[in-house]
Amino acid sequence: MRTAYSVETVRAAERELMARLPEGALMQRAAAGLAAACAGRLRRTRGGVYGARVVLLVGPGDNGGDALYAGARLARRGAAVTAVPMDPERTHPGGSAALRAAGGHLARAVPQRADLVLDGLLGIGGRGGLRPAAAALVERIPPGVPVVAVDLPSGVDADTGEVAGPAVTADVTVTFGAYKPGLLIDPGASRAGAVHLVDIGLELPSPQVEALQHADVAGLLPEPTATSDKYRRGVVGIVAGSAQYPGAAVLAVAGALRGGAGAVRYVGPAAEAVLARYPETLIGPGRVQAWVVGPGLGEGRAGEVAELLAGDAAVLVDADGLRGLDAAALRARSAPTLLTPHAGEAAALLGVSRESVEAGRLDAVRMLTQRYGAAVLLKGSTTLVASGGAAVRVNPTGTPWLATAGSGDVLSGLTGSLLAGGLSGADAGAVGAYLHGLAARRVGGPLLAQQVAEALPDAWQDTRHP
Ligand SMILES: NC(=O)C1=CN([C@@H]2O[C@H](COP(=O)(O)OP(=O)(O)OC[C@H]3O[C@@H](n4cnc5c(N)ncnc54)[C@H](O)[C@@H]3O)[C@@H](O)[C@H]2O)[C@@H](O)CC1
Ligand SMILES: Nc1ncnc2c1ncn2[C@@H]1O[C@H](COP(=O)(O)OP(=O)(O)O)[C@@H](O)[C@H]1O
Ligand SMILES: [K+]
Repeated sequence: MRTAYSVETVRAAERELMARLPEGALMQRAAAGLAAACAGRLRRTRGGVYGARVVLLVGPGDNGGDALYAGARLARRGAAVTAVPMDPERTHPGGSAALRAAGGHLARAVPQRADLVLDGLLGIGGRGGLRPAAAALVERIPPGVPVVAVDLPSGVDADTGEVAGPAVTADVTVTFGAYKPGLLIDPGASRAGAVHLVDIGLELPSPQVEALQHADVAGLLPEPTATSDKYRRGVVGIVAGSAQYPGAAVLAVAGALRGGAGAVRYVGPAAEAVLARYPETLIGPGRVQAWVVGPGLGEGRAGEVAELLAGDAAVLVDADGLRGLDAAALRARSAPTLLTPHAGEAAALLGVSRESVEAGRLDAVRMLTQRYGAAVLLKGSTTLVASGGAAVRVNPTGTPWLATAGSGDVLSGLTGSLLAGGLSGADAGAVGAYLHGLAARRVGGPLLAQQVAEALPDAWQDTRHP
C-alpha cells in the first residue's frame, strides 16, 4: 500500500521528530536524499556529477533551504551550482552560506544552459496559485532540461493536487517523509513525474489517501476454492442497455464475466445482443448478490433503479442510473452501495460545474460519499474511491486511452462482479479500477472497450507477480 498524508499530519509528525533531534537534522536528511537522487539522475544522463551545471530555483522557505543544502552537496562533488532566489532578502541563510562555502554561487537570472534544474520554490508551505515572482522563475526554466522538484512541484496543492495557474512540471519529485495526496491525484500527479520518497524518520498515523498495489489487490480478489460452486461465488445481475444503447449491456456483461462472480444474469431489452456474444449469461430476473444498474439505460427508467435500491442486495449505480438519485433512499440502505460517476455525472449529483469537479477531485469524491451515504468511485484520470471517513483510495493504474466510449460499462460490470463476490463497495471499486487500468495498459492504445474486458484475466493474474 502506498500511503499519503495531509500537510497538517506531516507538520505534526515533523514537529514531534524535530523536538527529539538536533536543530537542522531533518533538513540535512532531506538534503542528503535529494542530492543522492540528483546525483543518480546526473550519472544516468551524463555519466556523473563532476562538471554538471545545476540550477537551483530557491523560494523563501525551508523548501529553498533543502535545495541550497543539496546544491552544496553537489557542488562539493564537482558540480557547477547556481542558485536563483525568488526573493534575495528572504533566502535560507544557512543554506546560502553552505552553498557559497562549497563553491556554488547565487545569481539573479536563471542560466539557460543547464544539465539539471532543482525546483526548490515552494513545498508544503505553498498556498494558492504561484505569486508573480515565483511564476516568473518557473517560466524561465530552460526547455528540455530535466527538472527535479523538491518535496513537490511548486504550484501544486499538496493536500488536493489542485493546480491554480502556472506550476512546475517535473521529471522527478523527491518527496520527504511521506507522499502528499497532491503527488498522487491529478492534475498535480501529472506534474510530479516519477516520485521518489526519502525516509526522514517520521512516525505517521493513519493516512488521508492511499493507493493499492499488486499485493493488496491480490489479497482482496475473490478466488474460488475447492468447496466453491457458482452460487457461492456470487451472482451479479446487470440492468443495462436499451433499444438505443444495446452495446452498453454487452460491455457491462463482458466486464462482469471477468470479475470472479460465479454467474452473470442480465435483465433488460438487450438480451438478444448479450446472448449472441456471451451465451454464458443467464437471462431474466432472479436472485443475485449484487446488481449493476445504469449503463446505457436511457431515460425514464428511474423506477427500476429505485426498486433495486429498495432491495437487500448490493447495488452499483452507474451512468443513466445516477440521474435523479434519491439520497434518502441511499442512506436508508444497509447492503453495500457504490456509485460510479464520471466528472460530469458527479457534477450533476453535487449541483456544481464539471470543471470544479475536475479541478478538485478529492473534495468532490468526499462530498459525494457524505451526501449520498454510499461508497463512491469518481472516474477520470486518477480515479478516486471514497467511503465514509476512511482514507480515499487513488487508483495508480490506467491510461488516458481508457477515455473511450464503453470502457466505463466494462468497469461497472467488473466492479459489480467483485461486489457479488463479497467485497465491500470501497474494496470492489478500488480493485475494479485497478484491474481495469492494468488491463488497459496491457492492451496499449488506441483500444476498444471490449479489448479491456478481454485483457482482464491476464491483469488479474499479473497482480500475483510483483
Ligand atoms: N519542517 C521540516 O521539518 C522539514 C521541512 N522540509 C522542507 O520544508 C518545506 C516546507 O517549508 P516552509 O514551511 O518554509 O514552506 P515553503 O518553503 O514551502 O514555502 C513557504 C514560503 O513560501 C511563501 N509562499 C507561500 N505560498 C506561495 C505562493 N503561492 N507563491 C509564492 N510564495 C508563496 C510563503 O510566504 C513562505 O515564505 C517542505 O516542503 C520541505 O521541502 C524538509 O527540510 C524536511 C524537514
Ligand atoms: N484522462 C483519463 N486518463 C485515464 N483514464 C481515464 C481518463 N478519462 C477517462 N478515463 C477512464 O475511462 C473510463 C471511462 O468511463 P466513462 O466516462 O463512464 O465512459 P463510458 O460511459 O463512455 O464508458 C473510466 O474508467 C475512466 O476512469
Ligand atoms: K518545490
